[in-house]
Amino acid sequence: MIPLDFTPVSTLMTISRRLAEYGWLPATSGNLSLKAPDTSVWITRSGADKQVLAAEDILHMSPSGMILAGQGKPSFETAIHLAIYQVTDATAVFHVHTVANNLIARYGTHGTVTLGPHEMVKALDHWEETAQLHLPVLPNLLDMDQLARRIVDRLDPKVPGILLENHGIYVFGRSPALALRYLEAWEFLFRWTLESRLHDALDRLLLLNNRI
Ligand SMILES: CSC[C@@H](O)[C@@H](O)C(=O)COP(=O)(O)O
Ligand SMILES: [Zn+2]
Repeated sequence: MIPLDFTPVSTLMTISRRLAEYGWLPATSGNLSLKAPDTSVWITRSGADKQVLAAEDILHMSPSGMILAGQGKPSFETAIHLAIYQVTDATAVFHVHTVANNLIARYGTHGTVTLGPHEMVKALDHWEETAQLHLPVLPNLLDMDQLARRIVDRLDPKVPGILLENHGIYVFGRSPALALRYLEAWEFLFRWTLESRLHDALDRLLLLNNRI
C-alpha cells in the first residue's frame, strides 16, 4: 500500500529544479531516482534536460529494471541506482556532476578522499568531535553493470556517497530530504577543502617570497 503522501513525480521535479539552480545539473548531466514503498523505482529519463524536468521525463521501473510506465529510455545509469537500492536502506539516490566533486576526486589516496573535521560533517550524521569522513572514489567505467557492481563493493552505509573519477558523485539517503541534505553537505565540504588547499598554497608561496 503506497502512502498518499508519496508523490515521486512532483518530488523529483522539485529536487531537480533546486539542484539545477545550484548549477549542478549542466548539459543534461545527472540523474535522480526515488524508491517507492512497494520497491518500484521512479527515475529520470536519459538525456532529459534536468533544468526543466517535466513529468514526462520520469519513468516508473520495477526493482529489476523493467519499465512499468513512461516514455523513452530510463537513465543510462539506472543500474547504479537499482544496485544502491538493493544493498542499502536508501529511498532516494541523486547523482550530479560538479567541478568541485570532479576536482576533489583527484585528491584520493588508497581509493578514498578524506573530508573534515568540520562542523558540516554533522549534516552527514557524524557527531564525533573531530570526525573525518572517508568518501570512496572509484575509476569511471563505461560498462554500467560492472560499474554498479564495483560501487556496491565499495559502499559504506555510514558514508552516504561515492565519487567517480572524472564523472561525479552518487549520494543516497533513507528519504529524499536526507539525500538532498547529504548532497549539499558533501558539495560544501568539497569546496571548502579545495579552497582551503588553495589558500594554504598561496600562504606558503607568499611566505616563501617574504610577502607575509
Ligand atoms: C550528459 S553527459 C552525462 C551522462 O553520460 C551521464 O553521466 C549522466 O549523468 C546523465 O545520463 P542520463 O542517461 O541522462 O541519466
Ligand atoms: Zn553522470
